[in-house]
Amino acid sequence: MHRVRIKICGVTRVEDALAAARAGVDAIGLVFYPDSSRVVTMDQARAISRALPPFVARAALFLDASEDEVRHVIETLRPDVLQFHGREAPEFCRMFGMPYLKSVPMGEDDIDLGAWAEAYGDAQGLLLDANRAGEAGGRGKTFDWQAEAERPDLPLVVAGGLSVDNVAEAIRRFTPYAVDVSSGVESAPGIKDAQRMQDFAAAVINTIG
Ligand SMILES: O=C(O)c1ccccc1N[C@@H]1O[C@H](COP(=O)(O)O)[C@@H](O)[C@H]1O
Repeated sequence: MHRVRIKICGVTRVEDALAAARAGVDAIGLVFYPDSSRVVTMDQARAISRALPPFVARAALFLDASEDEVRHVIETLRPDVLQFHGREAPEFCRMFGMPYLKSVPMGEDDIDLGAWAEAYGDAQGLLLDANRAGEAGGRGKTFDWQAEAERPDLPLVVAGGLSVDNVAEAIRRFTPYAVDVSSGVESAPGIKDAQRMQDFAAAVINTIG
């Protein structure tokens, strides 16, 4: 059994990135979706990036951004991984030649994870989120964890409405590669709470999947 990796998404402040690193997380996410309350400017993203200690990965999150927007972030920030949350086609996701995660809209009926894994076979993993296709996430909403889901042949990242109260159950249900949380460790949108991040990380570390 591997250690379940932890990603904290929607970091907007240097102090929150440092608190996340102290909590022992593996990655943070920077949101480049303009309509998000957690969107970061390039200056914010650069400051957060520079402040992070080694070995904390940075994911750049997009929702149906243009090719130019994605390229601009890649060239300016050099993120470690791209995270696509919209209706991006496989060809779009792979055109940047970078590791990427593809979010799966688990809020839709009858999602076939096997088909998603086949379509996005070169993704580093599939991120299960509670949204419907094209809808923004980050709203603390869970999807139906009881629905029958085929186990795909790709690492799974579970997201959507996770918190210290339910992350252990999510790990037991999905045995994911990683968990991703945003609003469940916030005191306000885009403002992370150091204690909540610590508690969340402790809950993950103390859970056997
Ligand atoms: O956080 C956002 O504003 C956001 C915008 C557009 C797409 C995804 C977004 N957030 C991601 O949604 C999931 C779940 O978040 P939560 O824990 O339920 O708040 C997570 O991957 C966020 O990074």
